[in-house]
Parts: sequence; structure tokens; C-alpha cells
Amino acid sequence: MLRWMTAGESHGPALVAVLEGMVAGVQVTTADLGEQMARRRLGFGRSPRMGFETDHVEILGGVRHGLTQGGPVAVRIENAEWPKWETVMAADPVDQEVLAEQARNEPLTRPRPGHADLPGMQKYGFDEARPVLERASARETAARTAAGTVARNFLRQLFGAEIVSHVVSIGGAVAPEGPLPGPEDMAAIDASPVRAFDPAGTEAMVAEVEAVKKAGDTVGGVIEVIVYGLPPGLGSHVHWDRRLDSRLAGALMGVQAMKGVEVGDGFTTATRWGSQAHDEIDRAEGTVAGVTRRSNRAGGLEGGITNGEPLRVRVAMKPISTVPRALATVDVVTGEPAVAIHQRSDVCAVPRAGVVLESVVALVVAEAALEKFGGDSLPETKRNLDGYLTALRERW
Ligand SMILES: Cc1cc2nc3c(=O)[nH]c(=O)nc-3n(C[C@H](O)[C@H](O)[C@H](O)COP(=O)(O)O)c2cc1C
Ligand SMILES: C=C(O[C@@H]1CC(C(=O)O)=C[C@@H](OP(=O)(O)O)[C@H]1O)C(=O)O
Repeated sequence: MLRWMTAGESHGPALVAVLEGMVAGVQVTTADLGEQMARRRLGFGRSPRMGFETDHVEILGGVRHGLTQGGPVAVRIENAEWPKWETVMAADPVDQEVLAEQARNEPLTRPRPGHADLPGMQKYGFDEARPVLERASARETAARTAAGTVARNFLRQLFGAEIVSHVVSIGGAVAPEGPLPGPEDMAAIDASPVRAFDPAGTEAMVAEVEAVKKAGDTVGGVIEVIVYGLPPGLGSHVHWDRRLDSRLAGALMGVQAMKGVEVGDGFTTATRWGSQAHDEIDRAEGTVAGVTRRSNRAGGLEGGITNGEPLRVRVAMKPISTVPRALATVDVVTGEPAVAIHQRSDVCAVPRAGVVLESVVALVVAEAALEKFGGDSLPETKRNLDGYLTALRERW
């Protein structure tokens, strides 16, 4: 069983991630984690915070001399502004007068429609949004990205698998249909200000973000994540919670602001006739399972099991809820109509959200890989994988 948890607030001292159940012998370094942290800060439309946040990462346990040890991997990511927030976010009691002064200067009593502010205050019994927004903030995704980087390294070292993501659309700007990007295209995608594969798509999406910024608004979009190099057999049809599609959808919807997940051609498949919806099978000597597909509309999953084709999911992100041209709300203290809180914020976080989604996919697929192949060390898991692949080849 692979488990991952995170803790920490957006303006607390640090975030923490723990990944439990990873085998020993996976190569991972602080630099690997730092590289993904840097990718997560990319993107046109990002919050000013991403300009100064360094995401300094420290591995606290579970890794020795660049290799996982089999125990929980614990990671700490600093929040650069902690000294500024030390009183507001102190763990121990502080002078009430200081806090009251802070609340007078920056009252957080006008909940933002679309953020967790109001339902969080109602549910947990708070009369201001601070305790809610601190944990609802997608700052937390830095920690999930770090945990996912260990999973990504594991998948690369076990299968030679590579995870790619690209932005398919931002608001009404949609990338033209074209070939799927491969691992060799990742550098070019990361160099696009909106992490789009196609230059025409980049241009249209940059224009969309510019227009949105000018209008004091925010915008969402769609991101595609693809995993290359997975064998058939991860996940299972035998029970709903073993299906890889169900587990991917749950984990991806667990990322802040994600409102829809499509596997393969997803919603478009529902408009097609069966003859045009499925991926016909041909015999192919020399492939892992002795077969190939004429298409990959299913996104590499049938019956909740990987079928050896690239795994492909699309995720829809809603627009950022901290809208500069603030939306109507109610002040929870006075009960009067008001405009929602506005503070520095992303205008469009779709490009950098792709990096988070890659990590979440890595975690879910690594969990399925460990269930299928087991083992306590990477060499043992590899031996189990080799035995399975040999049996598959012999069968066909
Ligand atoms: C990478 C990323 C960055 C985000 N940045 C912001 C932001 O700057 N301001 C904001 O209000 N929401 C931001 N969000 C979205 C909120 O965290 C999200 O809307 C909030 O948690 C409520 O969404 P939910 O209904 O999906 O939970 C971001 C989300 C992601 C994934
Ligand atoms: C800090 C990150 O994203 C934050 C996500 C976020 C939100 O409300 O979700 C609000 C903003 O934080 P702040 O209010 O401190 O500027 C973003 O910058 C990050 O991704 O590392």
C-alpha cells in the first residue's frame, strides 16, 4: 500500500509531505524535488507570490545517499514569507490585542464565492476566513508535487515510464488538434508561457490570459496528462475501488479547483457510435503483449486496467475564485451585502497546475504498480515485473 499525506498552511512556516510504502532503492535527490518545484512555479498568469517563493526543499527522512530506504519519505518545503506571518500564523497563543488589530486592518469576513471560505467557516465554526483559506489554498500542492516526484522517479526506474502534461485550453482559447506530445517535447512545453504544445495554441491562450487580466477577471482551462511506458495490468476490473480510472479521477478531483476528469476521449466518446469509439486490436510480434491498437480513444484504460497504450486523462480547472473585479457576497459579521475579499492571487494557474496533476497521476499509478508487482526494494519489484512480462510474452 502506498499512502501520501500533507500538512501545513499557506502562510505557516512550512509544508510537509509524507510518502509511506515506497520501496527501497529508488534514486531521488533534493535536486529532483527542486526541479519539479521550479516547474510548478511556471506560467503566464501566476500569482506575484510565485515570483519570490523559493520552495526550498529539505528531505527529512526516508532517503539516504540518494536512495529511498523503504521507510516513510518526509519532505519539508519552506514558505519564504514566514517571518512576515509569524504572529498571524503562530502555533502558540499570541497577544489578543495584536490579533484584533490585524483583523481590523485586514478583515476576512467577506467570503469569496468559489473558494472554501464560506462553507469552511460554516462547517468549522469560524467567524473569519483565515483558518479556512490557509489550508484550502493550493500552496498545499507544492507538498503533493514533492511526494509525487518520488513516485515519478520510481515509475521511471521501474518501467522507464515518462509523464507528460500540456495545456489543452484556457477559457475559450483551445489548442488545435494535433499529435500527442511525447517525453521529448516536455522542454518545449515548459518553455511555452502557458505550457501548451502547439505555438498557435500558445499564442491564443496568452492572448486570453492577457484579456482576462485586463478585465480584472480570472480564467480556468483544461490540462492533459499522459503516461508513456506502462505495461498492461495496472488496476483491476474486479471491484470499483480497484479500478485505475476511478482512483485517478478521485485523486485528480482532489486537487484544488479541479472540476472534471475525462479518461481518453471521455465525453466525446459518449457522442460516437461503438464502431468509432473503441480501439481495434491487431496482432503485433515483438511487443510486450503481442498485440497493438489502431487508436487510443480509451486513453490506455479498459475495465479500469491499463492496456499497454499511453495512459491519457484530461482535467478541467475552474477559474480562480479570488476575482480582482470582486464578486458579490455578504459580510458574515454585519450581515450586509459586500464585495468579496481580494488579495494578491493567480489570474490563471492552469499552466502550473499541470505539474501538480502529473505528480498526482504518478502517485496513483505508483500505488497500482506496487499492488501488482509488490516487493520491498526496487530490484525485487523489477524481478516481479520481469516474471510477469515473460509470462505475458510466452502466452502470445
Ligand atoms: C496551482 C493552483 C493555484 C491556485 N491559485 C489560486 C489563487 O492564487 N487564488 C485563489 O483564489 N485560488 C487559487 N487556486 C484555487 C483554489 O485553491 C480553489 O479554488 C479553492 O481551493 C476552492 O476550490 P474547490 O472548490 O475546488 O476546492 C489555485 C489552485 C491551483 C491548483
Ligand atoms: C502559494 C501558492 O499558490 C497560492 C494559491 C492560493 C489559493 O488560494 O489557492 C492563493 C495564492 O497565495 P497567496 O494568497 O499567498 O498569494 C497563491 O499564490 C503556491 O502554489 O505555491
